[in-house]
Amino acid sequence: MRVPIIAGNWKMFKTVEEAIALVSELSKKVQDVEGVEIVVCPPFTALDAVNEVLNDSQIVTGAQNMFWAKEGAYTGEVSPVMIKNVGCKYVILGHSERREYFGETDETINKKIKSAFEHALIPILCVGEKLEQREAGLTEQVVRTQTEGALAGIPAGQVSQLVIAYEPVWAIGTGKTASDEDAQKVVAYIRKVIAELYEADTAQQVRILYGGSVKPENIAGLMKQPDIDGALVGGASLDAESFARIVRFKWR
Ligand SMILES: O=C(CO)COP(=O)(O)O
Repeated sequence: MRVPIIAGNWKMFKTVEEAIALVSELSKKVQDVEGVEIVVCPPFTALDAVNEVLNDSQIVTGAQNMFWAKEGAYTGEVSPVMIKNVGCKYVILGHSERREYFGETDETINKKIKSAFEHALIPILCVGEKLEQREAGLTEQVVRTQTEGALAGIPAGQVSQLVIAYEPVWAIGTGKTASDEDAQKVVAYIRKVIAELYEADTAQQVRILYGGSVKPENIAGLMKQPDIDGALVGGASLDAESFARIVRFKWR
């Protein structure tokens, strides 16, 4: 049985004070929720303060990126040891914005995934096609290449703990959500790819989320899909009320 996850990716939003205010409000709104793992991913600068506030809450944290080396002369980078040290459980890797604006490739993402597991962090690997790729009928090929590339050389024991977020690039921040059926189809395909690379058992353990304009209004339809194990939420995670409504929907 896969425990569902609702994760908020705050992207480059919130100062330390704003982050503290958001999680303080959120933790009150979701304190009685059971049966779903709640994750927030603030910017690096707020991780320590947020973890402090969430100390005895059920909400856990993730970072939005990391470098693969444990330490070294890498100006501007943040290491897995540092993320772990401030109390993170998860790390988002390979988000489409990192691929698009910061030159991340399947190869660098693969190095980061290996390093995350080595440092006992659970990666939330993001995959997804761009609009022109969808229109050209390349969606399955794109998510297969991204999944295979990211997981090269990763043993089954680690993959079974992995979280994947299927985020069609054209649905991110646009208000356009993939239809429930389209999202289910691609998520099931990603699971099939993992079953081919490993075994059906491993694939059944991987939690696969949907991301892209998830809102309180569309979470129910997505969560009804058999292969969708939760959501990676951008914009709607920046407001305690809307994120709490997404978290609370199914478990109310
Ligand atoms: O990129 C996303 C989450 O990682 C999705 O962002 P939005 O929910 O704002 O579309």
